[in-house]
Amino acid sequence: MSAISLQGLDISYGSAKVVEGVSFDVAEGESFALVGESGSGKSTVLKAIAGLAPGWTGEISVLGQPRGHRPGRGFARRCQMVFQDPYGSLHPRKTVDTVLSEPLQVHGLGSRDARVEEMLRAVGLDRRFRFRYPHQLSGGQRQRVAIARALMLEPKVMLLDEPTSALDVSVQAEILNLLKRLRAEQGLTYLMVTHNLPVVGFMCDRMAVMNRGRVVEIAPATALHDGSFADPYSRALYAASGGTAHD
Ligand SMILES: Nc1ncnc2c1ncn2[C@@H]1O[C@H](COP(=O)(O)OP(=O)(O)OP(=O)(O)O)[C@@H](O)[C@H]1O
Repeated sequence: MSAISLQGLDISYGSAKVVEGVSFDVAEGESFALVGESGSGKSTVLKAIAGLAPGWTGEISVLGQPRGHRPGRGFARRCQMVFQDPYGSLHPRKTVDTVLSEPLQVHGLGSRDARVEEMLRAVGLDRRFRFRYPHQLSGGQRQRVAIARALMLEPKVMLLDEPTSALDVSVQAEILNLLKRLRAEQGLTYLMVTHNLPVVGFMCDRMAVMNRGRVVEIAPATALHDGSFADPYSRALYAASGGTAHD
């Protein structure tokens, strides 16, 4: 069974079709990247999977369950998304404790105190952060909170939309290391949007290269070592990132 399966996915905003004929499968436990330049439709694919892009046709399945246009309650317990900007995605007047407790409350789950403390520990924040507000945290700490919130319901699949690109360079590596460790510890599957090919080399097993709403190539991350991309657009993207093909 695939963690994520997309078949013939078309996505439109009004009359503008921005994603066309996208099909790929992400295996359980895999870390899979969507790469391509700005505007190629990467984030839109994640949003459609998460139920945040209404105008799509084709098939989307997560952990073997086909999804309609309105994800049911159970969906949040299987699949969660982390956004690029941790400041924008956290409510300014809610404490970390409230942000982390809410998913449990919505789903009627107990042991909130213990679970909040456990997740703070898992993302490397000590207990003094529990009753702070977003403005009292650094960018990296906020993204740790956003990751903890996504993991509160113990999902198996995480959709990561440029999870480090809004952060200072010095903090990016810390968050990538955290995501890598969490995936190993919790057996997570990642589908990650990035325009940063070194991040793919560090974090991912395979990648789909997108250009103007279409997937032009699916390649193993090892293609980043030797530039063994088949499609001319992928090769250009690789060359633009400073890579040199050895073929
Ligand atoms: N809410 C929206 N309404 C209308 N058009 C949109 C909306 N969101 C995105 N688009 C358009 O859809 C296309 C794909 O955008 P998308 O954000 O998916 O690209 P991307 O590859 O993720 O790029 P970026 O890295 O800049 O986020 C772009 O042309 C964009 O302008």
